[in-house]
Amino acid sequence: MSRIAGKFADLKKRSEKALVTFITAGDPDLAATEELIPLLAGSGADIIELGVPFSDPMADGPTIQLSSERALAAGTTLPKILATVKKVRSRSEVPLILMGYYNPILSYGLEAFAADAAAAGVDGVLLVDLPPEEAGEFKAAADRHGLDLIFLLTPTSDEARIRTVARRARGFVYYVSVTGVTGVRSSVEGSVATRVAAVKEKVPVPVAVGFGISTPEQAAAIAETADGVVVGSALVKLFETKQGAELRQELARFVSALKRGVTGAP
Ligand SMILES: O=P(O)(O)OC[C@@H](O)[C@@H](O)c1c[nH]c2ccccc12
Repeated sequence: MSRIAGKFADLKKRSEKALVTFITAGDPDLAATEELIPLLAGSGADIIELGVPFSDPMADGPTIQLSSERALAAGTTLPKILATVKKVRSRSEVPLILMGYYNPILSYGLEAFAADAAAAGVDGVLLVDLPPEEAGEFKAAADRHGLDLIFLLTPTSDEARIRTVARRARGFVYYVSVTGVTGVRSSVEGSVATRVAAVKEKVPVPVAVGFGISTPEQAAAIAETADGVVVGSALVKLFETKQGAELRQELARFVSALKRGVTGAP
């Protein structure tokens, strides 16, 4: 069982929901990322998404676009990210998902990337611009190396897409709560719960919901239906004004509050 499936199974036993946090690998640099992964996990993050910075992050709002620019300016590359994951694995078992776009993986080589990512200790990969219908080749490589390929569903996903994802899903399915790009939103649409419940009926793996979630209250509302809640931009925003110990303190406090929201703790 992958670390991701194991984590969801553990949480289910405790009737808990997963908090999934996103940060960009290499923002402000990879030394920080190496420190932040255990910190986020220790503060309540059950699964961590590591963004692979890309020059054309079309699915990302301004917060994560700026974060990618900072990471690229710091010289972050995919091989260096994998080396960082390998180092973190000597002290953290937190499930890790590389989030990114298909081009950098294609130029790395699908088989080589799957082998190197798995060897480094990556558990899952989510490629934003690789729809399941076109993911066959990479999914075969990911399956060979025990990587969970995470698929996205959105409010506009039709029945055929949901069926395809249901057949191929491993780890969990990422349900994007609103159409549009990542970024904090004042209120997460009420109809999300209905749509998530409908998706949960049709897919054999847990469903985590992301996009726009920025407060423990919003996280708690989503956690009533979803198996997991994803928070990215609201955390990444902190990197714009804080560094070092102050950033670590703020992240720890915020992630703990989000986890309390997700578990319904007071
Ligand atoms: O940033 P938000 O609105 O909290 O949403 C999470 C999102 O950032 C993270 O899961 C993510 C980062 N880049 C993505 C691209 C596509 C889908 C999801 C993502």
